[in-house]
Amino acid sequence: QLVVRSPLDNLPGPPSNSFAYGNLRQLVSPAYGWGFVEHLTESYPGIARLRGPLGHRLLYIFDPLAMHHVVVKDAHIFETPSWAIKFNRIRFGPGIAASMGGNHRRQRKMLNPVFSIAHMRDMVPIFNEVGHKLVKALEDRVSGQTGPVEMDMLAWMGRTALELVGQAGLGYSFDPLVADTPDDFAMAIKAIPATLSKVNHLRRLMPYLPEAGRDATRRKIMGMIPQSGLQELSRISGILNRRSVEIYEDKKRALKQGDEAVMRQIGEGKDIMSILMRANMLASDMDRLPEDEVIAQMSTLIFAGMDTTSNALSRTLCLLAIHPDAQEKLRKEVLEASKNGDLGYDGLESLRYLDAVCRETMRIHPPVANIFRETKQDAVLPLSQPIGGVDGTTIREIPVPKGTSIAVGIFSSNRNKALWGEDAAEWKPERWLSALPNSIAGAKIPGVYSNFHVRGKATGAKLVTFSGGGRSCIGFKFSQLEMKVVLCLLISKFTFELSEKPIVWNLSNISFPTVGNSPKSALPMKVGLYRSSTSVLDGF
Ligand code: HEM
Repeated sequence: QLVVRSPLDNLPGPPSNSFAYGNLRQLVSPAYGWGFVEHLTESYPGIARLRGPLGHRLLYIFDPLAMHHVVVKDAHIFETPSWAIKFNRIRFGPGIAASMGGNHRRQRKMLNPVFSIAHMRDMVPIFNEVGHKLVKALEDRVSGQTGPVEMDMLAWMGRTALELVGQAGLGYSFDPLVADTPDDFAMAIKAIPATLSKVNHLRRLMPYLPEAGRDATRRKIMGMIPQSGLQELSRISGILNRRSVEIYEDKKRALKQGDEAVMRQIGEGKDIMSILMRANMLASDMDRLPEDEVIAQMSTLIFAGMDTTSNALSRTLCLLAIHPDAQEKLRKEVLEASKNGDLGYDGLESLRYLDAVCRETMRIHPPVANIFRETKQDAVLPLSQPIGGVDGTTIREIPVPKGTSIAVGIFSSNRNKALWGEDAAEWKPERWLSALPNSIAGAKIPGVYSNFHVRGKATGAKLVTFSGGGRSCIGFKFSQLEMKVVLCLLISKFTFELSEKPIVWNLSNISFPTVGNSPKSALPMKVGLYRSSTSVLDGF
């Protein structure tokens, strides 16, 4: 790529200041990554040529039509990079996030119905039950105090998200949310994000690990590499894998014993894994997933579902603290709707301001800022608007050679002023309550997350936050529901304010908050008991 010229060289792009890393370090850097992606959003017309490590070409795209081709239309050409697939395989085993092509489609075919709306409806009571445990835990720490109490809300959201995905995803309780710290196993899972951020830059070396051997052997080899992050990750993945096998065997026994045994399990057989295992037993030989693939879905769900949701919830609480008027408006809506008790699926879906708050947060602060792809063969990317090339010619489509790395700029797409208007970078939930600009409704953004659906198909203004097409986030509805349940329960009981400590949001695979430059993720917030004006008067 250094010696042969390419049509990509005619695309505008920022200079690279490192041969070893190219622009990649800027793109994924926790400290200055935001500045770089903001610069790309503001200065480039939906596409920019970057440099990857060792002079490789890397295309950064947020043009809606180009994204649509990468993520939906030509997804078989723009595949998940092999380093990501191999890394996922070592971490989770041969599950959906570690499969490609026909194998991925086969797994997706079995898993899609498990995440159907009908099943998601059944999850809501489980979400409410876990949410109440969280409320009780916070209440125990706040009540009796003279004022708001400082708490690490990221830690509480992390424990809650783990318990939510544990109970509703696996039918397993990781953490009763009582003690100040969770048990060793939950702690091992919680350590994953920090461990991952230590090895982010090494993921691209995964293809060089030996192909042969079982996943467990490859995990052991990874653990022998003298790098603390990889060793820690190997240890945690091993623990997680062993516990997944135990949970699987337990479920299999219950399913064999019949309905009564299943009903005695956590989640009463309504969790994702129980539904999957039942469907798999009934599937034709051609469709049935082998046991190791079913088991691997468990660690995949935990990894994919925990950190994303906990950081998204933390970000929402943070924004509600910064915007007390929005917090009060949301509380009013929720208290009014939940007068008669917990909200079910339809009740949650009817809360328009809650939906606007979630949607706007997911727009302006997508937890996953970029996703990566790699071309398996030569391709052509059309653009929604022509752009000027470096040589002054007009470019309408871009020939992309085989082996090119692509970064899909979720952050940039969601803040694109050409689509969202001049206030694109401002958090305004109200924008979802009135007509959105025509530019956004008409854009071909690839996304399962839309404000308008016809017969289950996303048709309104779409966000690429959960990606789109055959590799979109399978848990997006699950995640939206659990977030809404937790927010409703928290906001009707507590008030949230920022503490005096400076919070920095770091760009990573999944963005996370820290206090200043501390290496430890945390979100200290002041949590108080909400007393409505009537209940205060009642006390007199
Ligand atoms: C706010 C929360 C979440 C966000 C922003 C999010 C975002 C995403 C994105 C952008 C992808 C595509 C990744 C890529 O193509 O490289 C993805 C994939 C995935 N997500 Fe999520 N996710 C969230 C929550 C969840 C939850 C709660 C679950 C499970 C319960 C989940 C399960 C998955 C799985 C299994 C995949 C891989 C799908 C496949 O490869 O076919 N996610 N997610």
